Amino acid sequence: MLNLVLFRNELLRTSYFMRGSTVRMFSSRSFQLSSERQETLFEKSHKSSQETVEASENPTIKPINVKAIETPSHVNLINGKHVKDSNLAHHIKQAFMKLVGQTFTPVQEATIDEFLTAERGLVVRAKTGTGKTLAFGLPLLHKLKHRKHPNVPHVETVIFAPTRDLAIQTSDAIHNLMRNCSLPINNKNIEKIVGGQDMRQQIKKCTQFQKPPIVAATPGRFLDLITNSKNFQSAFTRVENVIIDEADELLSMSFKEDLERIMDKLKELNTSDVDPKFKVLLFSATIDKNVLSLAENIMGKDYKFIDTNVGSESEVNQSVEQTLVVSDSIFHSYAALVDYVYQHKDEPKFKPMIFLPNTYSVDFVFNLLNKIIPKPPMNARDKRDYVCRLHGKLTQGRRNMAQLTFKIRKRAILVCSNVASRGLDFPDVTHVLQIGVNHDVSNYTHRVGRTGRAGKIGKSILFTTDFEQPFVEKLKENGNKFHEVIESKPNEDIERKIRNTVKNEDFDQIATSNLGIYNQLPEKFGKISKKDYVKHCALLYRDMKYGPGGAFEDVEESAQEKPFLSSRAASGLGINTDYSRRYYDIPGSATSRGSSGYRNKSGAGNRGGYRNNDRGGYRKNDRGGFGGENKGGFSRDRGNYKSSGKNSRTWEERGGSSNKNSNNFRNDRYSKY
Ligand SMILES: Nc1ncnc2c1ncn2[C@@H]1O[C@H](COP(=O)(O)OP(=O)(O)OP(=O)(O)O)[C@@H](O)[C@H]1O
Repeated sequence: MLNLVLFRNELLRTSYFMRGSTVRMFSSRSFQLSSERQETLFEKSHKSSQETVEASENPTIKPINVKAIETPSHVNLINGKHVKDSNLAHHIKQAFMKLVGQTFTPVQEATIDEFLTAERGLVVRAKTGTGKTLAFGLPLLHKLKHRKHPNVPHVETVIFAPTRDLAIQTSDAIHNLMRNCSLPINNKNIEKIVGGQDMRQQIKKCTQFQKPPIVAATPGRFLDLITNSKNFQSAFTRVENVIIDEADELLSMSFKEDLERIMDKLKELNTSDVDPKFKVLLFSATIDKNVLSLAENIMGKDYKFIDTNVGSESEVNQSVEQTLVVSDSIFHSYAALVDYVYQHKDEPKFKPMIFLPNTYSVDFVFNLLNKIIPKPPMNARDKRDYVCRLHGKLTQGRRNMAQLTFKIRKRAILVCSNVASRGLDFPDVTHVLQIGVNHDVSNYTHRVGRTGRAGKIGKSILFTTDFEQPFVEKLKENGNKFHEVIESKPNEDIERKIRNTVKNEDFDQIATSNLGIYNQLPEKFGKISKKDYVKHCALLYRDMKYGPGGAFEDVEESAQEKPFLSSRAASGLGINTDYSRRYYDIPGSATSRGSSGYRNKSGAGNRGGYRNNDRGGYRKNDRGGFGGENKGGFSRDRGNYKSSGKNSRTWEERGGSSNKNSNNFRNDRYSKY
């Protein structure tokens, strides 16, 4: 039995109230707001979020020139405007009704006409799983449908996404409709300009006589090609639309520079006398001030802001019920998660996504579940793939296979890193389970949004530890309401199973991997005390190895009882202190297993200090926290540059700005994959 004891239910009422208010909110008709009203709604919809725009904070992005549009919204997607009543071309409506649905979602209803008539561009905010992809996909097809000539002499639209997987998914979703729309063009392909594929082929396909009308790209690969290939450039001189999906992510530190360079290049290639000729459309479920200021940089002050979140306290989709589980240790958090899966595995529709912060922990939990969770009755092949995993260190082939498997299965478990947190659309995901803290609140929102999509309901459970509560407070400040808060009580049976399963794991690695996660948390979560996480990561080592209850309080205690941490790693993490030595075996102390520092692993059990395969922190192939091994995140997707001459080396070899990615403990959004 899952020993979870309800200790606080204070938010239950609020949750029901919110549902009521959601229904009311969804009844208004679409209209354009006066600027006074715009300001009120703008401020209202942002005031609860420190991540989102606070107009008063930044005078350059006051909403005064931003036309907010309050959209009609619907709890149930099928209540929207009927597709037949739209102005889209007949064949497109037919294809949409055949393949997707009979009615539009609010964001589609609000965006389609605006897209077709907008002079400059749009910023669109709508909750996860509400159909943003086709909100821009449908008008793109409509424009192609009205082409007079069957040849597309230049690529008309470029769509950017932060991951290959999302670029591929977007391209497939639009292409699927495209094939059924009887478009009067010769080339009906959407070219994918993403990493892991042959660049020469990509250039060839974009520069052939029949050019692809739409290109779906990740910024890294696209930037490489548009910077280095004149041929490639020649296909992009008459771009009409640039779509930036997951705009806040693409404008975050990890992508901003690339994206700005791309936009400059596209402007240069497409500039008339004054302005670029193309429209720019930015989409996301989470919009922050970067998005609006970049929108302003690109489009001036005349862009429109379509916000389907007006009146909503949180950016999290309200069809997802959120639960918080609080444990007293990281080990108990893991145990509570495994216990939860164990208890629910027999439900016929149980299909959870489990998010972990780095590839090491994805592999760890993947192995754990594979060994501990008995497979439900199903055929042998389905049993073999019952637990799937997805992270950026897997080859693209394995990533595709994991996604396909999880997509088509009615019952399966997907253990994944942040590579799956944005945009990916798996049908019928019942639960999103997460362990621990996240590097930002918007990432939490996107992870939660993998369930409760397309009008369905879903559950989100966040497994946390006492000392991680400052992160939870941040979530609450941003309007997240937890339907239940549950105190986890240890389940000894599950804990024993976990310990038996992991006995051959590298416990040092478990501790340092977790240290890396906390060490990379942004300042705003600074209330999570360093002392707490230093101690708790070491306790995780102890709990995994010996079970809860051992002591760590004494410096003199045997080094074997403590996780090993090289002094270099400890310094890199800023924890080479006496306090840390109480919990870690850091070379330099009398009792250290690695006290002589420079010996290698073969030396009499010594795990020595500075080594290539050092288990500590900063290394190229680091197994630690957010970073090197955590390439599942949103990366600059540039690998596999195969062309000859000056381009024959990989992007990193050519000295690209990978420096910022070389820190292996970085947040996984910044990593290459
Ligand atoms: N009008 C509609 N009626 C029914 N289902 C729809 C409709 N439009 C889109 N869908 C379905 O809703 C699901 C989610 O759509 P989509 O992936 O575009 O959401 P999103 O808003 O982009 O989500 P995210 O913010 O997570 O990227 C898809 O499976 C899509 O086929």
